[in-house]
Amino acid sequence: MTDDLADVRFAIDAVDAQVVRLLADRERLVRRAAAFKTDEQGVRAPARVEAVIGKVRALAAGAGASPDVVERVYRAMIGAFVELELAEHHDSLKRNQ
Ligand SMILES: C=C(O[C@@H]1C=C(C(=O)O)C=C[C@H]1O)C(=O)O
Repeated sequence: MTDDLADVRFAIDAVDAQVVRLLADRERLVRRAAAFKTDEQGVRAPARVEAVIGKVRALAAGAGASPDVVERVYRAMIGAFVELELAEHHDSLKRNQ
């Protein structure tokens, strides 16, 4: 098969559409998890973060992806979700004042 940069980018765009759909699924679940939490330590859940990282590094190795890249992407993504959870908790605490 011969392809050029435009073909590869077209394929990347299709993967991105899938990734964003999966991120939306994940965000909905993270919001559900957040509803169980009562404090910042619970939101951050560092032990759970490390368990997720260990799991996705192993999945990456089995899937032909770089475990280091997957770990960096996951740490950035989880950091963003934690900020989202903290902002929601902050808002709900304010509403209940
Ligand atoms: C979703 C949770 O909250 C946070 C977000 C996590 C994630 O995005 O995987 C994991 C742990 C927490 O930092 C959870 O505690 O499971």
